[in-house]
Amino acid sequence: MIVEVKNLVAGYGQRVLIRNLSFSVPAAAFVAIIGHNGAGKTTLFRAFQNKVAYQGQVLAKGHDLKHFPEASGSGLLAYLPQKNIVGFPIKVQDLVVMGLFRKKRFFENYSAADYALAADTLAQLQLSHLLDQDFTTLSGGEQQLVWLAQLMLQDATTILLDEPTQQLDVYYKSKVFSLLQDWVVKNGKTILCITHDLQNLPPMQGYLLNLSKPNPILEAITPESVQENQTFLEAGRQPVL
Ligand SMILES: Nc1ncnc2c1ncn2[C@@H]1O[C@H](COP(=O)(O)OP(=O)(O)OP(=O)(O)O)[C@@H](O)[C@H]1O
Repeated sequence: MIVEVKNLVAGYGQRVLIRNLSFSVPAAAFVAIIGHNGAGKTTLFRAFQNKVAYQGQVLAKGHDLKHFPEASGSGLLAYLPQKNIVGFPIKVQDLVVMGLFRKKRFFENYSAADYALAADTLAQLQLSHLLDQDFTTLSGGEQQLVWLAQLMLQDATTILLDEPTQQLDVYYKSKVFSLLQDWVVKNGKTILCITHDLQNLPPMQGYLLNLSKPNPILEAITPESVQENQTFLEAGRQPVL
């Protein structure tokens, strides 16, 4: 199993957001995590990273993540948060090349070959013109794409993306989704992707998990299942307890 969530119960204080969630992803796959604002999508990712107290088990390739602090350093798990702020000037290529941190010893410099790899990744996202630019001067959407490039270089087995297309224009939204599909099919990655962009899901192969449903399960992505979930979400949300 690449990912297994068993009887997960998580929340904050008295407020339970995830009630007895179980699902498993047996082979490399794309999984869209959907649901209303506040449904617990990011909380699910926090459980993967041991950043929220929970009951049950979260496993990646058989490792119980509660007892595997090196999940990120070992390349098992990579995470792209919704907001990632950089408070100092840094060139885009210098930020992207840091995705190779696992392959470096402490204080080891990045080589010309590392920078070539970073440039190649940026080219795949049609961002070569930003290589030398100061990251902090980029637009929100450009910054989001640069983080994605860095994440591609991390080369982890399972990748958690929290709304990676939130600030992107319509062209880049569909480009990024098709890139994610490529990561799964060509590179064997498993991608859990929180998204509100349901309109981009029908061409995807994979699953969706709607955390607003009373008993969320993995549903195969088809035009019909996306439509059914869209209608479900449009019908309203449960009152917050
Ligand atoms: N540290 C915390 N302490 C208390 N409540 C929290 C904490 N973090 C999040 N919450 C609450 O838990 C609920 C779920 O948050 P979460 O971020 O998981 O939602 P989400 O499904 O990712 O929502 P969105 O689509 O808006 O990003 C929210 O109502 C939020 O206010």
